[in-house]
Amino acid sequence: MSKTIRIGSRTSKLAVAQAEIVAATLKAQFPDYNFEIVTKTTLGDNVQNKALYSFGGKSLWTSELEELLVSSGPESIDMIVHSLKDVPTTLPDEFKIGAVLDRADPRDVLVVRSDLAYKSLSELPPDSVIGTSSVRRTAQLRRRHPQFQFKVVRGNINTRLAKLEDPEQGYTCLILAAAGLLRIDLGDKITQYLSSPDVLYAVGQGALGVEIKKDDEFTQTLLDKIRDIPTTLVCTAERSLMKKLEGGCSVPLGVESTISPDGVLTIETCVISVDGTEAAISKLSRTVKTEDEAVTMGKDLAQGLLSQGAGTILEKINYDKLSQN
Ligand SMILES: NCc1[nH]cc(CCC(=O)O)c1CC(=O)O
Repeated sequence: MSKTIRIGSRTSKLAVAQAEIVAATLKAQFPDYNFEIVTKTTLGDNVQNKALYSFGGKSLWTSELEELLVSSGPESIDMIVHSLKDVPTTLPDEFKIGAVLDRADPRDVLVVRSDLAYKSLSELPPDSVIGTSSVRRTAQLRRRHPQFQFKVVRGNINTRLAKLEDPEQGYTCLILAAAGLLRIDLGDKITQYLSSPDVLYAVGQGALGVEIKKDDEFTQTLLDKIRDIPTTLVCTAERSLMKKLEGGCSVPLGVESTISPDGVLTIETCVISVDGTEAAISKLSRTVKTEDEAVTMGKDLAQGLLSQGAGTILEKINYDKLSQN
């Protein structure tokens, strides 16, 4: 019987679609192996109103799957597929990101309620209600479009879209990641793609990250065949930038990155105050060939943001977060 590799995933439609991408990519390289997807509900799927990135010191989205990664029982798995943007910059000591795969469209998009004819942010009436729970999205939009209202919306993509279409809820539109919609065949919901200077996307958005045990050399050799090197360099720089700014709290950081075929990496990044009035913006362009160079570029971008006042903006955001809890 041929060897079976077990791929862990959360249960949402998007998570399973992403695990299937990794399974298919691996199968193309290793046709003699079987790849099986194992789904598991995580605390994050059930708790929808807590701080989204951490709960009792553990990652809300990954702990249950990480338990299967270290387990030696019949339930054990070999890897976990994540949206890279949901993976904390610091993982528990026994795990690592074994590979980052090719990135889908990383941009955020506008999804307007289907019975409304508006095609873009600039067409929306002034009192429009924008559904998002992301500080990054809200702060950037408030800066450019102070006339809009913002209302929190939670749940997975399908839940959010259902809330948008329910007139009782009062949303005019949502801001979502293009990649999530495209991967579950809901690209036709997209009304407008957003980019700088309206909305810069989240670190790692659109890329898939595969988590494995640090000492699992076998699975690492499989992943070495499917990693995308340019995406790895871009996302390494973005994650280094975020890590440098974090100090234990998630930060509402926007990025927009491109890498040319000859390795010139360009990253624009911003941190905006929640009310949209203060902004720190930094942009760098340099040749990056190694992960170490990507890490350095991320740190330099963080330094650029800090010299623009990002530290004060972030302190204020973290203070507000603490006083809400
Ligand atoms: N916050 C949840 C989340 N995590 C990853 C994606 C989309 C896929 C991706 O960004 O890779 C989404 C939905 C969204 O933000 O619209």
